[in-house]
Amino acid sequence: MNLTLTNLTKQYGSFTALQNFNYEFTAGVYGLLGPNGAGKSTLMNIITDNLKATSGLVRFDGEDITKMDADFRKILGFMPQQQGIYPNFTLERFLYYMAALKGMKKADAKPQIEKLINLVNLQDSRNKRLGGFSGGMKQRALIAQAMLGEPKVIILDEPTAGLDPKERIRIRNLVAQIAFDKIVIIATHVVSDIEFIAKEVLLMKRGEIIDSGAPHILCEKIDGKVFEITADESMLNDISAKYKVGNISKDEKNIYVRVISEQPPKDFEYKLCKPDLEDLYLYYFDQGASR
Ligand SMILES: Nc1ncnc2c1ncn2[C@@H]1O[C@H](COP(=O)(O)OP(=O)(O)OP(=O)(O)O)[C@@H](O)[C@H]1O
Repeated sequence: MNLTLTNLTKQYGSFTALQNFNYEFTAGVYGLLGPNGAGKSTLMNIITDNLKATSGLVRFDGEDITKMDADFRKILGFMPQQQGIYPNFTLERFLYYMAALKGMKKADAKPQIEKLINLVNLQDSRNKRLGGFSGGMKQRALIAQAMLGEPKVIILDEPTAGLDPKERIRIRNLVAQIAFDKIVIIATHVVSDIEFIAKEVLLMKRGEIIDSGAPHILCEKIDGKVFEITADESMLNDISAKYKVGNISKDEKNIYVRVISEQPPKDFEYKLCKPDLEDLYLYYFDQGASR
């Protein structure tokens, strides 16, 4: 099973939002990581056939998805960004409604809906209106609808937007559970959403892939460039003027400042650190990622 993007380009007037994008996805979780405006939503909308590319092709197992039309929709699950959710629908009604939109028969939908309500752990809320759901419950309801019809390709656009850390972990674990034997693509600017579950990460900037690969391989590229400086408060301005600054932590005695630098920060007391994806994000995007 593969989903292949070939020379995908999208222009909004004279503005190029996606530039000659090429990639092959096979079963597993992929993280599409980039700052606001990188083109993630544009790409997601083209892959889901909700937006027409200016040029290029998206193929599923060799077939052009725009020609597959309804057949592609059957194998696709999509959780769009900030989707309006029907506030007066109960969860159960919402799922039956979404199943009908996917062309599923009620009898086929029923066992799946039962299974999905359990999977997203909303058994107690099945007859409650979505309007009264918390942010995390809404996101879980949206993941459940994306799973209807047992899709082979699942696209999640910012699945943890607006959630607290506990809810984010819950969503992340859920994604890891559903990913078996499917292509799951998650667009996010939250590194921790994908750090431990993504088979490959695509780093996007201004509509282009600037790097991609398994997280640990990507991180190896900045081996020797991540340091922790032991500092006191008076040094902070100096440190941030000289280096890209990541996490700052503190104990009773010192402040510890994680920095990215081509050269060791010899004018300070420092130790070398093992790079993680958060560091890589900072390295490429000059700004901290959301946690
Ligand atoms: N309909 C449109 N018309 C004109 N420009 C657009 C349109 N949609 C998106 N853009 C521009 O294209 C670029 C990419 O937008 P896109 O929403 O794909 O980025 P993103 O990485 O998903 O960002 P975010 O995380 O903010 O959603 C942005 O500069 C945006 O302003």
